[in-house]
Amino acid sequence: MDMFLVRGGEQLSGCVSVSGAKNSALPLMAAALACEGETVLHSIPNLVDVTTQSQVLGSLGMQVDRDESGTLRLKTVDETSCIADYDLVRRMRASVCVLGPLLAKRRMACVSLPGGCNIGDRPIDLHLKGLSALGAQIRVDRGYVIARADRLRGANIFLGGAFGSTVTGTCNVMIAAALAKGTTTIESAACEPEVVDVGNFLNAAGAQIEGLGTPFLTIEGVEQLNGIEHEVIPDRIEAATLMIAAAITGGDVRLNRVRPDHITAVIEKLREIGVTIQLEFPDQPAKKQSVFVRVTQPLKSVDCIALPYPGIPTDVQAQLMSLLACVPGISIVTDKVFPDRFMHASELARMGANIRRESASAILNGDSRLSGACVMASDLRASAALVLAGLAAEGETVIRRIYHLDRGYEKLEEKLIALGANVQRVKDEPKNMPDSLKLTDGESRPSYSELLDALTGPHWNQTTSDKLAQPPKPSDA
Ligand SMILES: CC(=O)N[C@H]1[C@@H](OP(=O)(O)OP(=O)(O)OC[C@H]2O[C@@H](n3ccc(=O)[nH]c3=O)[C@H](O)[C@@H]2O)O[C@H](CO)[C@@H](O)[C@@H]1O
Ligand SMILES: C=C(OP(=O)(O)O)C(=O)O
Repeated sequence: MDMFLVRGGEQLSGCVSVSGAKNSALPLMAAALACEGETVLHSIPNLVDVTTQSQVLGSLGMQVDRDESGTLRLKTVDETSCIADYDLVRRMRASVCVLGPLLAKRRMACVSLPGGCNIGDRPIDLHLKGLSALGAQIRVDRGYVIARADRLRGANIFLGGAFGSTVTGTCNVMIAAALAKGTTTIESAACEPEVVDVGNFLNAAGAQIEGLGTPFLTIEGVEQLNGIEHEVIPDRIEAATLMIAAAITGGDVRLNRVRPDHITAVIEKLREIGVTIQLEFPDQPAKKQSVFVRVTQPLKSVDCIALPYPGIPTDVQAQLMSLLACVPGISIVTDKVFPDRFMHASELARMGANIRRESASAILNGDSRLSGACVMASDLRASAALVLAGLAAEGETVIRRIYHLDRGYEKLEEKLIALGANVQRVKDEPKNMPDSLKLTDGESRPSYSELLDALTGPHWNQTTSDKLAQPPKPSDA
């Protein structure tokens, strides 16, 4: 397993380009299953999740070829398999997006319940509700969704859940409805740019979808969708992560290939914190747009709430927490999409962040400087948050289990290094790890529960904080 060594303290400066959006690319690849002929997708990021989705599609009879420039060519060569196996589907969330196209095109599907980041409850009841409304018969058996249908029929579907709509669920139902007989309406559809990207792709392939980007979609079913060429939108989560990297290091960074209109809420929040952000060519296509991020004044604490689009994305919540952990004063960060998505809190605490959990919120006191520590990445955005914290911390941070990051960020360390960061990937830890950094389960390091207890429990006292401040003795390393 790879890990990162991050030496904090460098102010980032320079220019990098944002990759294509993971959360568009993956459902777009699934949508190709619903098309006749060849689908060509440009700007597909080189990610572990893209490889996994290619394997899922390969197991369903698609030929998937990728070239060096990030173009993916997808074509169905065998329609006999309808089984998406647990071993692949468990690795990520978007693999469940094959369910809708399989039902619409092949009339049957056997798809494992999906995996993805461990960020709280992630049911797929809304996906199944939508597909059932279109006429599919569905049951869940031994961890698989087993579904059959005659030709799907249009229906009026309400896709709202307790925490808003569903992004991949809207994609699944929208792809299926595009090939259903008659009209489908989806109320409480997700409005995220990635859903719009998938809808635009389907329309270009021959679908008739109206209302994209709003919570109310009307879909006139068509007989056939035909493969087309499509350019994936820039990754708004990567853009936001790099903007926060610039802010947390007091840097001066230019990002190319961004869609600022997809991250308005993040830009506004960073401006409220005191970060200077300038947009260049906001009326041009994404390829020509740039965002400049620089810090020219002391930053201020703020409160922020992660919400469905157009709110602050839950996928940026962890990274914002790293920034606010370094900004003097009290900030409250709330996640209304995944109320338990705070695995990073305990690892940030390991680096000296003062964080307290209160149901769906974290309360941060950013008055103390972060210090490098050995931390563990628990999910994709938590990994990014720890890298950002490491950039700002004093000394060296070791981030283990960086495979989470590789699922969803294309060459993040190369981009950060290009901006002047001191980040090093160590392959196959602990084999190649410098002796000085080798970890043991030594008693002298405070445990996770001790740290959390120390931060949140009623018995905050000097003895515990002294213990936390002490580096492990050489004999314990
Ligand atoms: C591959 C991909 O695009 N992943 C993104 C997608 O995940 P994903 O599509 O899984 O997230 P959803 O939009 O479905 O989930 C949003 C909320 O709805 C709930 N819910 C969802 C489906 C369902 O059937 N029932 C239900 O109750 C979830 O528990 C969650 O509280 O959107 C999330 C929210 O923006 C992002 O964090 C993920 O990065
Ligand atoms: C949660 C994420 O991904 P997934 O839905 O694939 O787990 C993410 O991209 O932040």
